[in-house]
Amino acid sequence: MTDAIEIEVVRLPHARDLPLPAYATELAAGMDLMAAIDAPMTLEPGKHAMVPTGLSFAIPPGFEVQVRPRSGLAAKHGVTVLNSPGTIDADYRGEVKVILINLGDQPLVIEPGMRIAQMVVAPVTRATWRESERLQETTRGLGGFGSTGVHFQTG
Ligand SMILES: O=c1ccn([C@H]2C[C@H](O)[C@@H](COP(=O)(O)OP(=O)(O)OP(=O)(O)O)O2)c(=O)[nH]1
Ligand SMILES: [Mg+2]
Repeated sequence: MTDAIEIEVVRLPHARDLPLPAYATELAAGMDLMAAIDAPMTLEPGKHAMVPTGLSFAIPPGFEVQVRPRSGLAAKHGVTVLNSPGTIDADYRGEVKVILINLGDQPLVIEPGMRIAQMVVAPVTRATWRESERLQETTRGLGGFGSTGVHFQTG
């Protein structure tokens, strides 16, 4: 595990009575993000919603925060992060919001402070382009989208 980095965070007024996200276990990869809402909101089957976290970050250059689903919400309720993994850019200063979608068949009531997603801090490598007319050929070549089949390869 790489050394922790410090992220400056502002707790917006509607998140003032919520704790900051924290790692739930010694080696947890993510910290859960909480719903900074003042009343329960119901996510109906098939619907999606932006849920505010009440947090704004100044992520150090060279890093991002990924917004990922919690497996418990997915397994028990069919609820996931629609744009998973959501990308919080290092230069974003707005409120971090979570876009949840209910792919289950029952409504999910999101309570104030409910842990609705998780954030994982990750290093970012950016790219510059070197444009050419033709790329070096490879064995895979144009193969994609299932080109290697679905069953495991024997010996
Ligand atoms: O789950 C998410 C995804 C994004 N954002 C915020 C932070 C991020 O830095 C900004 C832009 O995200 P993204 O690049 O995914 O959105 P876009 O549709 O490309 O918008 P933009 O043109 O503003 O980049 O929106 C969130 O709060 N939650
Ligand atoms: Mg973008």
